[in-house]
Amino acid sequence: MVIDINGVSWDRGDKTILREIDWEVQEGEHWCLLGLNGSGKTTLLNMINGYIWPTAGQMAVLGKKFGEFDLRELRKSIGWVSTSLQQKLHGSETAFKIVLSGKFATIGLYDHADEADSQKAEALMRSLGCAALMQRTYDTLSQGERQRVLIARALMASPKLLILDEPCTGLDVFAREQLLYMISSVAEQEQAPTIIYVTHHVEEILPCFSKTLLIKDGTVFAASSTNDVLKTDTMSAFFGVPVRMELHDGRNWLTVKESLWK
Ligand SMILES: Nc1ncnc2c1ncn2[C@@H]1O[C@H](COP(=O)(O)OP(=O)(O)OP(=O)(O)O)[C@@H](O)[C@H]1O
Repeated sequence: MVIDINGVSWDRGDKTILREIDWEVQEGEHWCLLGLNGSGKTTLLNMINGYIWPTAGQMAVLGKKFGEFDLRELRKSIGWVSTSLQQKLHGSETAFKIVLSGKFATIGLYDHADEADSQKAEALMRSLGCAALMQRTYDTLSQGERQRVLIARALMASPKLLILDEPCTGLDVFAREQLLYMISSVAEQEQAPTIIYVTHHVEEILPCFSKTLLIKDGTVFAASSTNDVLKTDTMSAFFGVPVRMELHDGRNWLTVKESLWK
């Protein structure tokens, strides 16, 4: 099992931020994690990456039970693309070196890369449609280009689990669709890692994310197949407002019912 979370809670002072979370992710599945601001998504990801520990319950990631192994080793098997990673990168590095540094899962370390590493970095950049950006410095890239570079970087270490934390934030609709297309092509590769795609936006859930976890106020609201979860009734209850869900070309689109404004 890739992620096995059993009755996990996380308290901070007198506040319970995550409450009795159960979540199982099996090999070969790709999940979407959907929740509003402050619902507990980042806290859950911090836990999966071993940056915080459950206050109660048990969990194992990639078969490793917390408390019984070296977390730094586990993190090498997890690629995590997030806004906080973007802030840690050196903007004056070339996109190519940033991708290469992903092999070591460290920032700015690429001195020991060999020819095979360079070829892999180039191939990943090509498959993510950003080979033309290799010699550009990171701070000259657009947000959509940066996300592709960061996904290529995460794939350099051949992770077993790839977490994409709101990758479409700040993208216009065309850049978003291009990035989503790239992500679905990564998901369809033979040796693809298990992908966890985190978002606030239902329309970003691609058909390759066949499972969806809804998280609300620190608890699991639903965890099932995407098409079962993204139903009008479930989503209206989840958001606490009447919404309408419609399926077009394998993607689910949400509209807020007009009655809300009357
Ligand atoms: N270290 C902490 N101490 C106290 N409260 C915390 C801590 N970390 C998170 N929280 C609170 O826990 C709740 C969940 O936060 P979290 O960042 O996990 O939400 P999120 O779903 O990732 O939100 P967003 O979509 O806005 O990033 C929030 O109310 C937040 O203020």
